[in-house]
Amino acid sequence: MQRLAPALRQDNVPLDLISLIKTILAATKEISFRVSQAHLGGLMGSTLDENIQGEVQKQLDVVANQLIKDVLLESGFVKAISSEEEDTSVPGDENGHFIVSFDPLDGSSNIDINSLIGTIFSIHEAPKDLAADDPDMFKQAGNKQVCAGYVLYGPSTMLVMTTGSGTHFYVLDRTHGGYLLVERNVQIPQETQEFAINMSNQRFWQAPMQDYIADLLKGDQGPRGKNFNMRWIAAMVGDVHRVLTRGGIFTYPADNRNAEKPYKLRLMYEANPMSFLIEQAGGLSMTSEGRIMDIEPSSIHQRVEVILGSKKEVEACLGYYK
Ligand SMILES: O=P(O)(O)OC[C@H]1O[C@](O)(COP(=O)(O)O)[C@@H](O)[C@@H]1O
Ligand SMILES: [Mg+2]
Ligand SMILES: [Mg+2]
Repeated sequence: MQRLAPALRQDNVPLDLISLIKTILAATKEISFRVSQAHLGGLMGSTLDENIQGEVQKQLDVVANQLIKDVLLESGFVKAISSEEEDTSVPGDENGHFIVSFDPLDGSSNIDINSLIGTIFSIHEAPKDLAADDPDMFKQAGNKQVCAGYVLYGPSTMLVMTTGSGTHFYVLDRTHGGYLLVERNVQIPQETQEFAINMSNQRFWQAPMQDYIADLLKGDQGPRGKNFNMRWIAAMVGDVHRVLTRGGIFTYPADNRNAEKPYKLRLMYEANPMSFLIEQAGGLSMTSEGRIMDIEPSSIHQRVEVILGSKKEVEACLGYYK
C-alpha cells in the first residue's frame, strides 16, 4: 500500500502543500491517541468555558484545537488559521503560503458516549497583499480550496482527503505510524435509498423539506416508489463518511427554531471541506439556493444550509424547493 507522500506526489501536489498536510496529520495522530486514552487521561467531559458559538467546550475540543494550532503556527507554512474553537482568525507567519480553517473535533456530543468523532480541515492559498492578522484573507469561496479532508476517529483512524484530483481514503497504520492509501478516486453512487437528517427538528423545517422527507417516509407506497432507510450519527464526519462509502443524502436544513440562527453547520470548516470531498467523488453539495462552494464567505463562523450526497437524490430533494 502506498504511503501518503508518494500518493500526493502522484497527484502532482506541490511540495510545500505536502509538508503542510503532513504537519496537520502529525497532530491528528496525537489526537487519535488522546481520544483513545481520554477516559484514562481524565479528558472526558466538558470545560467551564463556552466558545464563540455559545457551545460549552469539551476538554477534547480544547486539547485538539491546541495541538493543531501549535503545529501549524510553528510550521512556517501558514499565514493564519481559523478554528471553530477560536473567536477570531489567528495570525501565523507573514511569509506563510497557506491559510487553514479547521474543526478540531467534529461531533463533540459523541465524545462522552465513545462514538464517532473527527477533525475537519480546509486549506486555501494565502493572499500576498494582506497582513497575517487581517481576517479578510478567509473571505475566499470553497471553490478556491487547494486541499480539504477529515480524519475520522473510529474503530480505525481514517483520513479522507482531496487536493482536486479525486477523493482518496487512507488508514492510519498503527504498526509504522503513517497513513496508507487504501482507496483512490472514491465514487458516490448516483442513486440511494438512505437519508440522514435530525428528525427531531421536523416541525421547524421549511415546507419543501417537510414534503421531501414525508415522501421518503411513504416509501414504495408514495411518489418515490421505493423504501428509504434512515441513519443519523450526529457527527458530520461520520454521516459524510457513510455517504462517501455507500452513497446517501445528508442534510442539515434551515429551520426556524431560532430566527437569528436558521442554520447549524459552519461554512469554512464543515460545509466547504465536505463539499470539495463530495464533489470530487461525483456527488453534489448544495444549499436550497445554490452550490455551497460558490458562496462568498462574509465571516469565519458563518453557518449554511447543507444538502449533500448522491447526485440524483440531491437533485430530487432540490426539486421540492423549485
Ligand atoms: O445535535 P444535532 O442537531 O444532531 O447536530 C449534529 C451536528 O452537529 C455537529 O456535531 C456540529 O459539529 P461540532 O461537534 O464540531 O460542533 C455536526 O458534526 C453534526 O452533524
Ligand atoms: Mg463540527
Ligand atoms: Mg467541533
